Amino acid sequence: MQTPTTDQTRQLPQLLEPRNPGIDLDLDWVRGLQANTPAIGRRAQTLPGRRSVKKEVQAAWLCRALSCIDLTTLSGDDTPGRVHRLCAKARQPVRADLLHALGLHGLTVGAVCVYHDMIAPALDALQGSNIPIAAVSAGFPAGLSPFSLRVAEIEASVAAGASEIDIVISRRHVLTGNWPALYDEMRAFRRACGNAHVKAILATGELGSLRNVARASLICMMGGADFIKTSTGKESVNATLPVTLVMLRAIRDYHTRTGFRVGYKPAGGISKAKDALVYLAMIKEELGDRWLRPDLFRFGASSLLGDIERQLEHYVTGTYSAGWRHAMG
Ligand SMILES: O=C[C@H](O)COP(=O)(O)O
Repeated sequence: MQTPTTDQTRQLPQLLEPRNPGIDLDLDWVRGLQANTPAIGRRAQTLPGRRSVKKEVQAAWLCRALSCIDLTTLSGDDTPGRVHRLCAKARQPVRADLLHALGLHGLTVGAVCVYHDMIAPALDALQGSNIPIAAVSAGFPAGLSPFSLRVAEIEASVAAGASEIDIVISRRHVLTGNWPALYDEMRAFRRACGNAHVKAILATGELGSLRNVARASLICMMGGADFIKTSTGKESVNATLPVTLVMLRAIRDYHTRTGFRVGYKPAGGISKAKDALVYLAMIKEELGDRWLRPDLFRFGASSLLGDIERQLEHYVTGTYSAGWRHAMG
């Protein structure tokens, strides 16, 4: 993989990729999906040991990972000041001298991800940067508020300037096997998003089985999701490699059968550069290089960027800086 230049990451995808419009609900396809849990577990366990990248290739992969981060703050004590600081980091995620040494300029994260009330400060702080704002929505994180309010919340966030909406699905529809209800919900959320891209958060840690993860992934894609996302970051189990494998394979099947590419966003608990590299390797193996760009891949992470910056600093200078120097992000 080559080190990305600024605008490879941002312009190319929009030129190439049509949005997934969704398809009619196909219950036979959904019910036919199975997940071989022991085999998935074995594959997920062996991948980290089998794939490693070093030196300049590793630095290039880390820059790619960085360009795919949805830099996130989703705390009850978020303030405009915190969001402004986060956005400053999103605009310049790596120190200028390090970027220069890496031969890069204008590297930014994929998006900034916030609650609805923080869209305005984010818009203000990101002016002129081209960095999209993603808003979590639809009763995030539990998704248990009245349906009409969840739809209204999406519409309000789009009106406020979010160009990406991360919705949570109703886990109960999955747990009770009510696939038509999940499909209708996804369809309605997609409609409410209009031109904003919609990421469907499955909250996989609450879905009970990998087979349910596979089926929920497929339903959300049939309903028109632009991305499927593992977790809110608030469940007790968030992104994992087995779940990733299942979701990537669902994306691959959907692409094979419909021709539409749906993006993938693992989120929650991903805070180490070495873990990010494992995710990239898995995506490269399962889906191919096309998915390793910000229009089809994001990390949902509040604290991954700091470790990536630290590793890049080590690559450039040969020494590690203290973790506290990379506190934000
Ligand atoms: O969608 C993003 C997640 O909420 C971030 O989770 P994290 O704080 O564990 O990185």
